[in-house]
Amino acid sequence: MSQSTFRHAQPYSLADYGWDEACAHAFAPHRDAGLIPARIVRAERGSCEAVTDAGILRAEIPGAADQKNALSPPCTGDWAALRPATTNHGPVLHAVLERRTALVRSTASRTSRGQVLAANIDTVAVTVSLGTPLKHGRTERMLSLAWESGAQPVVVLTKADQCADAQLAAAEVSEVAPGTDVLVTSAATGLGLDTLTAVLNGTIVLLGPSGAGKSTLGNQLLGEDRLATAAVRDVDGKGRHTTAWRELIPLPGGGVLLDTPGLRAIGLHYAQDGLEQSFAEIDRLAQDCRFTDCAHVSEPGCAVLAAVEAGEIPQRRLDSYHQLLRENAYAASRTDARLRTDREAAKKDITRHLRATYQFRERQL
Ligand SMILES: Nc1nc2c(ncn2[C@@H]2O[C@H](COP(=O)(O)OP(=O)(O)OP(=O)(O)O)[C@@H](O)[C@H]2O)c(=O)[nH]1
Ligand SMILES: [Zn+2]
Repeated sequence: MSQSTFRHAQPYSLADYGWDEACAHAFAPHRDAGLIPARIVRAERGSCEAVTDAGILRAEIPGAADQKNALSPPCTGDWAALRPATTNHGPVLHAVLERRTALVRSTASRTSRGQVLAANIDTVAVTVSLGTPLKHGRTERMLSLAWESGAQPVVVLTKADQCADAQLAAAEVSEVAPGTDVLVTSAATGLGLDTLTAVLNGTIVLLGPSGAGKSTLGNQLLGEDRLATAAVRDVDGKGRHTTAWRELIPLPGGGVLLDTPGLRAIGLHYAQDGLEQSFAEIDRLAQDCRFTDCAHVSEPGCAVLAAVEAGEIPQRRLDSYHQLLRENAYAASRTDARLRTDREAAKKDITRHLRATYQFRERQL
């Protein structure tokens, strides 16, 4: 596709990257201070790449040496204030604006807060391939994560051309995706792509397992082959991990595609609210359980178990709910354990410090 078919002028302005009234409002004090607005494209330790009205800049992330004033690390999608370059210093990240939404993954790293994978996403497209057997548990997991982020999820069924009855599959997936549109698409035939373009809003993330067709969809939205796609490896239908793309890309039809490798394999992190939305029908029924803290396992007067009994909710759906709750509790306990270890380490440091002080004083006496 030729450049002339693009809606955007080259180079892009910040508006092409999603800058809006709310951003301008949040940024106002920084503008008065002479800082420049930017959106983080990718962040590494010590520096980041950010897009500004003057193009893409590399900015230093200060503060590693100065813990007290250290910024919380920026991530792809963050809106930021940069201190402009001077004659002897490059641009410096001064502040990260408050995040409207954030996709978070639980992590075993030192930060107890889980790793922010992407910020300020408006729409999470959960991609599900119709070319392989449906795995509802995985869809529910991704939907919980999407709801938890604060963004609006939409389920995009891909490879409809490889499925005998795509509408039936869509109906089945709709059952596990309350509050979410379920679109049927095929990159091969072009089915559903117009609807998809219309539904995707603002900053978009494509979530889904390897081989689900994310890169292919991304390329369709972009109108060109900028995302690496891979031929499916073999009969098991699993693609290889081939998406090497790591950027924030304005789409010709409006909106911005955010794609980072970290979004590939994700767990849940404190997705309690997300779970409740993702299993809205269970949450609703739970209000009729006899006990307010009913776990819907074997309690008497459990409205959820009654609904399963009556065939209104599939047993698999309840099992999936319990499974995700357990994972969530585990992630939370791991975070708590981390906090405890940190607190104990801090206490030890103080004790050591006090002991040294007393020893010093004793020597002085
Ligand atoms: N038949 C058919 N194949 C498709 C369709 N969309 C994608 N594929 C194929 O599915 C394979 C995987 O697609 P990708 O777009 O690379 O999948 P991905 O989700 O980006 O995978 P990773 O990059 O590994 O995360 C490729 O061989 C695509 O050509 C479709 O609508 N129909
Ligand atoms: Zn119950």
